[in-house]
Amino acid sequence: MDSEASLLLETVNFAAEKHRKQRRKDPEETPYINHPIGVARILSYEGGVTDIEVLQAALLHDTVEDTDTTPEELEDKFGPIVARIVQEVTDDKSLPKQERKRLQVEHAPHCSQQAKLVKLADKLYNLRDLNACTPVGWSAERVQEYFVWAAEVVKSLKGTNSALEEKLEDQFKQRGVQL
Ligand SMILES: Nc1nc2c(ncn2[C@@H]2O[C@H](COP(=O)(O)OP(=O)(O)O)[C@@H](OP(=O)(O)OP(=O)(O)O)[C@H]2O)c(=O)[nH]1
Ligand SMILES: [Mn+2]
Repeated sequence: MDSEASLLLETVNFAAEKHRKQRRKDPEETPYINHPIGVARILSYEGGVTDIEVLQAALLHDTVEDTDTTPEELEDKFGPIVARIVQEVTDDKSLPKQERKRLQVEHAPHCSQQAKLVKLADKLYNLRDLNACTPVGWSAERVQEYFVWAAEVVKSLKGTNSALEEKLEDQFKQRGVQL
């Protein structure tokens, strides 16, 4: 088997073990791992991305933020580039939520191209999810606020990948949010 396929299997297996106890916030409690797999699949299948390190970072993108995974662990196992991309898309959970959200908008333009790709695909997945069903406990206002905030982040990522940006625009249109 080709070594990139084998590396992707190693990476998806690592992410699945790390996220094994987590569920999405939808009423069906979908396994959390569906999200990172879906983000990597958006990059490959819809964004035409072939950079293996970007696809690995997509699979791992929520491990440091949402599990006991450390940046050192990622660096040891997957190397400095993958670890750095994941770090770039990791929110500091010790900060208040409003501050975390503000920092995403502020930091987006300064991220590497690789991190920008992961951020675009992450937002596309989450917006499609929101257009498909509302997370448990979210009001319609909270959903709309997420769209408005995500549009600010995506505006800061303009010029990264036109296919993904067009698909994001479709999602915003459904909510009457202008990019
Ligand atoms: N739309 C949707 N999102 C869900 C669901 N289950 C879990 N999430 C996650 O919730 C996060 C968005 O919810 P928020 O309330 O804004 O953020 P928070 O969890 O970090 O506090 C996303 O995190 P993230 O991937 O880290 O991205 P980001 O939004 O923080 O950039 C998303 O992956 C679901 O069923 N639908
Ligand atoms: Mn995510």
